[in-house]
Amino acid sequence: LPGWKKYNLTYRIVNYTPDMARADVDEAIQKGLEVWSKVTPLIFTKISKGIADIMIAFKTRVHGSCPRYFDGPLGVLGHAFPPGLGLGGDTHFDEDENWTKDGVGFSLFLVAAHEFGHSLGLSHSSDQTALMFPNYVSLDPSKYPLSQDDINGIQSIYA
Ligand SMILES: CC(C)C[C@H](C(=O)NO)C(=O)N[C@@H](CC(N)=O)C(=O)NCc1cccc(N)c1
Ligand SMILES: [Ca+2]
Ligand SMILES: [Zn+2]
Repeated sequence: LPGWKKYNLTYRIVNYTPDMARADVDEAIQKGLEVWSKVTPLIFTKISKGIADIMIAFKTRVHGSCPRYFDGPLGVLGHAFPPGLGLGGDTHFDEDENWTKDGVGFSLFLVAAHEFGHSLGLSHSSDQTALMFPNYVSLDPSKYPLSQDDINGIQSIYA
């Protein structure tokens, strides 16, 4: 099965981007997870030390023991690993991007919501309206980011 074997998942924001206020990063991450917990039995709990299921960090280029690397400004914005032990579920954002709450740059909330889809077991969708569509399309923040395709996908993993 491509999903987590439990509904109660922990997450930890290991470091913060200097582009945004700390509280805005916390909020963007929490809302990015909420997008998925609203349509599944999943429950996310924030921890501030130790190892969480979903370790979240801002990195550039080659970083630590991560098998993937970033490419400077634009292009790849983030990556996340499918459910599993260790690296599984972990989410990295490219610090060479300009992260924003509602200004110029990439919406951390929107990219986070997309990456967490991967952390929960979803791959990319060919549906142009889907959050899991490969390419970033900036949405009007009031618009709900999940399409029916996203909801069908996540509910097929977490009943
Ligand atoms: C091959 C992957 C490592 C690409 C990488 C991705 O899909 N990460 O999940 C990525 O950052 N793709 C860019 C593609 C691009 N530069 O347009 C992206 O925006 N993905 C994040 C994203 C955010 C919000 C919505 C959507 N649909 C996609
Ligand atoms: Ca990049
Ligand atoms: Zn993706």
